[in-house]
Amino acid sequence: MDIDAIAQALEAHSWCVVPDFLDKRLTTALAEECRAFDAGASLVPASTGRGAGRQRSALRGDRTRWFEPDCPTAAQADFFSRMDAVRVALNRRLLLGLEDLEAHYALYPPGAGYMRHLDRFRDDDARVMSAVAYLNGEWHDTDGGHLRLHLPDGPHDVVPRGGTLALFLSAEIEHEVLPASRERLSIAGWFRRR
Ligand SMILES: O=C(O)CCC(=O)C(=O)O
Ligand SMILES: [Fe+2]
Repeated sequence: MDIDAIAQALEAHSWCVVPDFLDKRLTTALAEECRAFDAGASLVPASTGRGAGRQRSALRGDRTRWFEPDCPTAAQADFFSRMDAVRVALNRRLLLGLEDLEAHYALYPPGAGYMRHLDRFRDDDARVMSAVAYLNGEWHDTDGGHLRLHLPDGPHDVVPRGGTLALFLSAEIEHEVLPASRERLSIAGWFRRR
């Protein structure tokens, strides 16, 4: 699926799933980096909300680490440049005015999930498009860990197979992460406008 086809699908449906968006080499490099951060205890239990409303969350069980856009690792720089091509295509076709991408690694231990939610903060509409890339290698339906999108015509489950990218409008599509029977790695990102 090329980048214009992605923009076209998003224009039509507000969501899109792209298998093999990241090649195997980059997926593996990012997964290794995520695991190394976790081994060095630099992934931290995720919280929800912002500012004074920020709290360690019962809604989600992942550990995360934000990317630092000013000093990305080589794998992160590669990822950002792939994502920037998507950003430019979305702006061209959908006139979304997306300016940047914030992103974090996320590691869900077995049994962890993220309850149904929207990705937009109540007090801030900067997040426009959610983008989740999976770093898991092969994945079987029976492993669980699906991203469940709650669409107008019913739920749609996305298998978090390595290299897959899921995109959806942050303010529109409620979603949840179902618990998996094995460790589940991803990069969760948000294209933002000012
Ligand atoms: O990992 C996923 O499939 C989705 C994660 C998510 O919904 C989030 O971090 O807001
Ligand atoms: Fe989310």
